Amino acid sequence: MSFNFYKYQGAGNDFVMIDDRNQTFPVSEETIAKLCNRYFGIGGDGLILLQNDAESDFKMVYFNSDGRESTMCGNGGRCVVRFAHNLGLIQNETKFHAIDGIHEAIIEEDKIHLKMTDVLEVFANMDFVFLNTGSPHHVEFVKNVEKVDVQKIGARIRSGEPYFEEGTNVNFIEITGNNSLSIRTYERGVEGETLACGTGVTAAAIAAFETGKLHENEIQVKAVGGNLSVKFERTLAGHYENIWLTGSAEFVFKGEIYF
Ligand SMILES: N[C@H](CCC[C@H](N)C(=O)O)C(=O)O
Repeated sequence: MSFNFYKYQGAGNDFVMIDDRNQTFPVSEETIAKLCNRYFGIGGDGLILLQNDAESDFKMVYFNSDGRESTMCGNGGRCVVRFAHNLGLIQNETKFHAIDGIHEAIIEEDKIHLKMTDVLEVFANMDFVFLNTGSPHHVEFVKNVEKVDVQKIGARIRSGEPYFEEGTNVNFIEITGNNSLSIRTYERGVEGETLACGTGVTAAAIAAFETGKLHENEIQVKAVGGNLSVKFERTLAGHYENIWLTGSAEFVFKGEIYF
């Protein structure tokens, strides 16, 4: 069996993309894990199926590189919008269906703006912030983000109390200015550091605002693989709405895979 695939990346978070509008892709944990494997397959932090959808322009189905279907992927969402645009399915605006609901997006030449789901609850204590931006995120503030042992500390937090098997993504952030921060992320389901994590970048910006470390509602975020920006509105009830994640999302190569 063979399938055409496309490789996309957003700020270095990379994805195997499949045009599955005919819904013939053989979904299995083993197959997807192999396709995402950087030695035995194509390589990627995740795999995304673009499928037809009755209520929107298309549907995005996201799998982590461990082969298991996951929650929302912000960089993957921006990449699937670029993919749909390159396939000629959409013009410069779109609404598509993902696991956490309908997302709007705006396509520009060099960047994609993706509207993220509302955040209705932000838990914060002295040590960390926890919130769900379409995927669960544990956020810690550090002095020097380059020096953090993301693999070791991230893995421990990801599986430790209170997250356990279901787990969480783990973000380490350093405030770098009045409206800027740097981030490194340990991603659940990749089980390692990725060069960027879109829902993590979104969580970091909101966590910095919620804890009073930043006071602007448009924040520049420097991830290892590239720069992203997040803007949002905080309501009087403490909800975060009208959240937009912006950054590049690029086609890298296409091919045919036999398996
Ligand atoms: N690994 C994440 C999903 C992908 C998140 C990340 N790639 C993003 O851009 O949001 C999880 O299992 O919660």
